[in-house]
Order: sequence, then C-alpha cells, then structure tokens
Amino acid sequence: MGCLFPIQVMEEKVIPVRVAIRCRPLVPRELAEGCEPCISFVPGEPQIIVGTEKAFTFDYVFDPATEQEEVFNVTVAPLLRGIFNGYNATVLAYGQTGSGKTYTMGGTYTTTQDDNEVGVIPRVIHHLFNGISQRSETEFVLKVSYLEIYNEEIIDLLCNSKDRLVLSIREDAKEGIKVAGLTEKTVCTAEDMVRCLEMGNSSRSVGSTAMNAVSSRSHAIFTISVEQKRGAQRDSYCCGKFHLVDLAGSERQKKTKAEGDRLKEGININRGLLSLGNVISALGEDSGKKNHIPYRDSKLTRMLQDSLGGNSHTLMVACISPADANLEETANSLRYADRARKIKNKPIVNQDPQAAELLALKRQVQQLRVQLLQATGGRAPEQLSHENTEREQQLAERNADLRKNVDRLVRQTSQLSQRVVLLEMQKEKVQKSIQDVKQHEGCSVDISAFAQSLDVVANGEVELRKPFELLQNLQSKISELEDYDDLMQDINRPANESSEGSGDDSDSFSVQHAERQAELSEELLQLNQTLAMKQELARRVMLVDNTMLSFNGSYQDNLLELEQKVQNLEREKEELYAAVQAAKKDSSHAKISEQRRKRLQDLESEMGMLKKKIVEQTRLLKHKQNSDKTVSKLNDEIQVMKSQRVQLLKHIKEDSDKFRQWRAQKDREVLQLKAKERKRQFEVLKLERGYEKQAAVLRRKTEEAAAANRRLRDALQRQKEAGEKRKDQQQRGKDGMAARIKGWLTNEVEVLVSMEEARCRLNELLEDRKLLAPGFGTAAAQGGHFAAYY
Ligand SMILES: Nc1ncnc2c1ncn2[C@@H]1O[C@H](COP(=O)(O)OP(=O)(O)OP(=O)(O)O)[C@@H](O)[C@H]1O
Repeated sequence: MGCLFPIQVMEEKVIPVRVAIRCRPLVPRELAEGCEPCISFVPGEPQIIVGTEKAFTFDYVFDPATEQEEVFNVTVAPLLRGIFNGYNATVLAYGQTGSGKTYTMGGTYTTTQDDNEVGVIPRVIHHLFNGISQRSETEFVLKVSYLEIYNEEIIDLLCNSKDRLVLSIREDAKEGIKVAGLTEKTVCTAEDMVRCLEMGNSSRSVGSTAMNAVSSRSHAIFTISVEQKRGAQRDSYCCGKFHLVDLAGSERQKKTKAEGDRLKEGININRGLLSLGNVISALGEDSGKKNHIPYRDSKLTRMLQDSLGGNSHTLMVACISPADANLEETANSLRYADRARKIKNKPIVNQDPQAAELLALKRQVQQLRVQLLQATGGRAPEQLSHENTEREQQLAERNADLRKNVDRLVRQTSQLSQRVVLLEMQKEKVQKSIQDVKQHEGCSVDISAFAQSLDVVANGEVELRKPFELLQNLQSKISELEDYDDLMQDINRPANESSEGSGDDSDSFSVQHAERQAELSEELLQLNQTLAMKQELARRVMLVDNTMLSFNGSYQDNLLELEQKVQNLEREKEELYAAVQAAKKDSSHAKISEQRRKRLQDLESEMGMLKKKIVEQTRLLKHKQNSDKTVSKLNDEIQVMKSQRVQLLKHIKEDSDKFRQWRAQKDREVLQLKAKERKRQFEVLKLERGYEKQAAVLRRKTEEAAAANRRLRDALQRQKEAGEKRKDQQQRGKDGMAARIKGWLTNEVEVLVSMEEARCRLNELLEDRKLLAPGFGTAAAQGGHFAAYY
C-alpha cells in the first residue's frame, strides 16, 4: 500500500510556518579575527536585537548557550507527534555559510559523537523508534531516502558512487512531488536508519572556504516516510513524511574567497536560495487572490513545494552568527526568516483513500448489524438472513458506486497530470529554442543603424532596403516567440481545449494511448470489483446453504419420521373413532368412551402441529433448492467474467505492446529528425556566417561609397566655385585665360572621376545586394519556419 493520496478526514486547518532563530557562539576563527558579538536577546521573550536598534520577534529564539537537546525538544518533538498521526513535517535549516546549520541538523553525525552535540536528525531517529516501541498495536513500515541538490543536479546519497545517476523530479497525481529512481531504503531498526544517515553524510559534497573549513556545498534532504496500519485487520492506514533539510549557506565571494569549482558551487547555492526567497515572498504576499508561486524556478523549491504553502507542518531554523563582521548577513537572514513566518500551510492526514472508505463502510455495516439486532429483538440470524442479504447487497452496491467514483477521480487526475507533463515538455522545448534563437549572432546585429548608414547612398533606392526590412521582420518574429512563453504558462487548460489547438500527432497519440489504457484499466477494475462481489455473494449463499445442509439431513429424517407419526396417529384415530362409535351404543362403556374422545382430540391437535411442521420443512427444502440454483448461476457468471478478464488483460497487453512498438518507431524517427535538424542548423549557421561576412563587406563598401559621394559633392562644389571665379576674372582681361582654362579643366576632370567612382560603388552595391538577397530569404524563411513550428 504505497498510496499517499491525502484525503480530507477533518476540516483543513491553516497553520503558519514556524520559525526558530538559533545563534551559535563565536567560533575560534572569529575570535582570532577580533570579532565582537552584535546580537542581544530579550530574556523570556522570543525576541532578538541586531546591532542596537533592529528588533525581530519569532516563534522561538535560542541564544548561543542553548543546547542541542533543548532546540530539539522545543521545536522538533511536536512535529514528530504529528508524524504518528499521519501528517507530513519538514524542518528546514537556513542561514549564512558557517552559521551552524549542519551542526544543528546533525549533518556530520557519527555514532562516536558526544551525546550533547548530537543534532536534530539523529534525535528524530531515536525518538521515532521510541514512539514505535510504545505503539505495539500498530504495524509500521519505515523508509528512508537521502539526496542532495548539488549545482542544480539531484544526487542520490544512498547508492554507491559508481551507480550514482543524476535524478529528475516528477509530479505524480497520487504521491505529489517525487524523485524518479531515488533509493528508498526500508529500515527496521534505529541502527539501520542511522547507518543510512552516516552513509549519506559521508557522501555529501563538502568543501573548504575562508568562512568554513567544512562547508556543505549542496542542499541536503533526508526523508523518513512512516507508514502505519492499525486495527485488528490492519485496515486503518496512514502515512506521514518527515523531510529534514540542511540547506547550503548563503555566501559572498568576497568573504569566502571562493574560486573555480567553489565559486561555481557558491553561485548555484545563492541561485537556489534566491528562488527559495522568491517562493517565500510570493507565499507571504497577502494579495487577496491566488498569485503565481515560482516553485519551478529551481530544483530546491520544487522539492520543497509541499513544505512551503502545502501539506506539511513546517519549521524553519534560521542559524545566525553573532559576530559583528557578519552583521549585514545576519540581518538579511532574519529578514528572510521573518518573511517565512507569513507562509500558511494546510496540513492534512495522509490516508489511503480506499482503505479509509473500506473502514467507513465496515463501520457502517457494523452499525447496521447492531441496529438490525436491536430492531428484531435479537432474533436468530437465519431468520434474518433474507433481510441481511438485502442490506448487504445495498451496501455492496453503494460500496461499488463509491469505488467507481474514487477510481474515476483518480483516473481524471492522472490524465490531467499526464497533460501537464506533456505541456511542460512542450514549454521546455519552446523555451530552449527561444534561448537558442536569442543567442544567435544574427539577433545582435543593429539593423536600423545599418540601414541608416545605407540611406546615405541609397537614398530613394527602395529595393536596397528590402533585405534589411526582412531581417528586421525576422528579429521581431523572434521577440514574438518570446511572448509565446507567457501563453505556455497557462498549462491548466482543460484537456479538451488544449487538444483542440495542438497539432502534434505524436503527443496526441501518446495521450490517446494513455486514455485508452486508463479506460481499459477502469474496465478491468470494474470487472474485478463485480467479480469480487459475485464471489462474495456466492460464498455467502454457500455458507447459508452449508448451514442448512447440516440441518437438512436431520430435516429429511424428521420429515419421514413425522410422516410416519402422522400415519400412525391417523390409524390410531380411526381405531379410536370406531371404538368411540361402538362405546356410544353401550352405556356401560360411557367413561371409557369419554376418555377415548379426549384422546381423539389430543391426537387431532398433535396431528395438526405435525402437519404444520411438515409444511415448514418442505418450505425450507424448496428454499435450499432455490439457493442451489442461484449458486450454480453465480458460478456460471463468475466463469464468464473470469474469461472476460483474461480477454481484457490480453487486450491491455496487446495495446501496450503496440504502443511500445509505436514509441520505438517514433524514437527512431525523432533521432533521424534530430540528425536532420542538426544538419539544417549547421547549414543555417554556415549561411549566416556567409551573410555576416557579406554584410561586413557591404558595410565597408557602403562606407567607401559614402566617401566617394562626399568627394563628388566636394568636386561639384569646387566646380561651382570655379564657374563663379571664371565669371569674375572674365572682367579682368585675357591675361589669366590660359590659367583659368587649366583650372576649369582640372575641376571638370575631378568631377568626372568622382562621378565615375560613385557610379562604380553603386554598381558594386547593387551586385552585392543581389548576392545577399537569397541569404536574407533563407533567414526570413527560417523565421517563418520557427513561427510555424511553434
Ligand atoms: N550552536 C553551536 N555551538 C557550538 N559550535 C557551533 C554551533 N553551531 C555551529 N557551530 C560550529 O560552527 C562551525 C560551522 O558550523 P556548520 O558547519 O554547521 O555551519 P553551516 O551553516 O552548516 O555552514 P555551511 O553552510 O558552510 O555548510 C562548526 O565548526 C560548528 O561546530
């Protein structure tokens, strides 16, 4: 029974995330650096003052002298009690690097550790098993998993390092957030569980920074799942999950002096914590309407989705350093923790819905039985069997209806979550393509600036601008694609709506297959239920029959005996009657005759009773024959249904095989398409590189043309000035004629040369445009292709 589907067995209570602040003592490094404490505490109040003025109030505040045991007893022990009642719980250690998170959680625990130093997780294990030993009437199944999120990758800490794979998160309709392939070890003793903790602790990613010699470089989540079965028939089931989270510490590169891998880790740690901060802020906002919570921004926030604003009792332990050198980080941690207090969770008991329903029905049956006995004054069951059967049938029908409803709802939920997964896959594809396209060099070209420089030469040349307009269109298409991302946010559309718009055959086939499988499974489920009902009915009828059978032998003997008795009595009666008649004639025999008459009356009443008994026995025998018929009819029906079930299973298997083949074929096609796509992308890249080169040449030529244009303008200007000069000098005589003609000729030649040069440049530009146009066409088609694809 692995189903953790939480059903509401009581009114949902809103419980805020509780926040505890734990301030550690100054560590030797801080003392050596001459740091002074900058935190003060208000005695008897959960208040803390940073520096001299800023005061914060939390649910619990622990000063540096507080021992590990007190922290556990005050904050974590109540959560453990909730786990025994089937609730989920989370403890989250947050804080700056080196502030004492791992120390508080017990993330470096080994069995040799001093008892006073033992942190939260080993204490949880110890108290959990203590609690179990006090609940002998309950059957427990305990499972443990331990993972870390290192550089945005999920790593299983409970499997050998050589088998370690990068895991991914899945959202399951029944079980919520799940890590596919994560090791879940079933443990029976506290020692087993401690061994898992030690194994995971030794595998955690740890590194040395200037702030902490053994700094955790990952977020670690230790999860204990506690399944419980109670009651004489173990039919009351619930399951609570306890997440114990040691977050990596927020850090500043300046202080940690991290470089290389450490720096990369630090960036990822801060990124995860930032997403967590965003989720906390969004959850804390009291906007009155349901706002978007960015759980999907990081693996950490997805993993903690249920613990923040979901189905869990959650405690955040914010660890801080008292050193004045860390004042700013401490104030930030307190602000972060203060925001977390605004988060409201709705924890509910996690029960197996079918077990809960069964239990409720059993209770109902029990109650009805009691009522029935009371109503009939405690008559024997065989007298009530008929009424009981009717009631049981009604209950069985109701039970079947309820089961049908539950199955339908579960199926709907699983279909919806399948759709969500598909849509998310699409969304990721789109986002990736948008990123690819955005990162492409072609998008960084400043088209308008380029077009302006071209205007200098091609003023009025409409044709020359066309390629630039095409490129501009392409860029705007790409930005339109970004808007599509927003559209994809709306993934909660009903299934039929979204399938209308989707043209993806492959996905729709997968969905159809999933739907078909769900239908077949439902059919199978119904068949199984009806079969179980019929078998139960046949069993009950046979039970009644067997009881009757034991009576039957004696009934038949009785019947014969009774018939014999009746005959004897008849005979005796006739004799007596004859004697009475004879005695009537003889008055001396009056007394004897009176005695005989009395005897005759007795015999008649005895005979009447015996006849009644015979009628009753005959009725019982008839009833037995009827129920024999019913049993054989039921058995026939059961046989038919069994063969139907075999057929159905065969059908499901065939359908699955077909789907597997289809999937394999599709996968092959996808691989081929991917190869083609890679080739196409390479060609596009080649084309665009060529285009880049040509654009550079074009730019250079445009500049040359502009220079030639300028020179032409200058020459024309000089020509104009020379003409005016000439007019001027004509009045001054013929002496300077030769010099004037020479000057005029020089100018004319310059103008002609410049004009020729400008014409050449223009021709070159036109030629270049011709060559570039196909390149623009391909790029524009690419844009169109992307738009059509998405
Ligand atoms: N309450 C405390 N009492 C005594 N020493 C403490 C306490 N809390 C932390 N320390 C010491 O402070 C140092 C840093 O603690 P720890 O490694 O737990 O920090 P952290 O927050 O987990 O750091 P990181 O985020 O870098 O992993 C350790 O040497 C630890 O023993």
